[in-house]
Amino acid sequence: MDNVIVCKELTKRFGDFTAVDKISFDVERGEIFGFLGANGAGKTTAMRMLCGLSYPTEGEASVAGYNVYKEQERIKKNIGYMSQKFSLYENLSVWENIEFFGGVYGMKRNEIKERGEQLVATLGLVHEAKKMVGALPLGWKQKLAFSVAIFHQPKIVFLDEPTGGVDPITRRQFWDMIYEATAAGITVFVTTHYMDEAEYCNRISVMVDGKIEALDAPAKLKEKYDADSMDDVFYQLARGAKRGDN
Ligand SMILES: Nc1ncnc2c1ncn2[C@@H]1O[C@H](COP(=O)(O)OP(=O)(O)OP(=O)(O)O)[C@@H](O)[C@H]1O
Repeated sequence: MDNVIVCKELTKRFGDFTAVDKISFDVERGEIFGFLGANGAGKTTAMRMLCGLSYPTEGEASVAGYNVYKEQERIKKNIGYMSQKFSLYENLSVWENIEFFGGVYGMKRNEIKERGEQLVATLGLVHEAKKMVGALPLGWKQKLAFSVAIFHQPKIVFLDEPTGGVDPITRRQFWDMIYEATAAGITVFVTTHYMDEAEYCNRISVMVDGKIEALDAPAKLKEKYDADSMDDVFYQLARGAKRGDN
């Protein structure tokens, strides 16, 4: 099997508080892996370790074949990352953002120009290319941020609540872009609080108080928890959580 993420008993402690507690899972190439959990469950902390942004306290993990302790820089080059909180520079234009992130990811100038032009055409943003990103509607910012995160054709893209605050139709369009990326072989690791989105994932893990309490395909989880919806599965798992605001 071709696993792009391998994670064994990965743990992160802050002092004597265990934010992520021995989580283990594998993610296959081309898979859409949903990483669910209530507020404070430990999702962002786990994702930061996998993206090479913070060192684990214990356990093992490799991402795109690189070790999270020893090869953080290689991991960063081989992944894309999009977070609701930080993705694009609002006071740079659409085109300047494309140039900036292409440069950060080490793409060549002519490649940025050629593929950037294709990108703005595909997104229907040709006339907006010189506009400040801050002036675009949120849904367009998210689509552009995702496109920029996979512009350098990474093996895997990490999406941290990528569709927060937009309507279901715009979310659905965003997910069409995710499907296109996976068809091109990119693996998607996504956190979300929207249960309709959880249904779009191939497999889902549900974190409760730092631990992975369930991991399977949405249909299998619904069967196991005798639930009609992922909402119900999530509620059954997360209602006992001590952290967060449940
Ligand atoms: N640098 C830190 N120092 C101390 N505690 C931290 C630190 N970072 C996170 N935590 C704690 O670790 C726990 C997990 O936080 P984390 O942000 O990973 O949760 P999350 O599942 O991503 O939540 P959300 O959905 O709200 O983003 C929380 O209790 C948080 O307060």
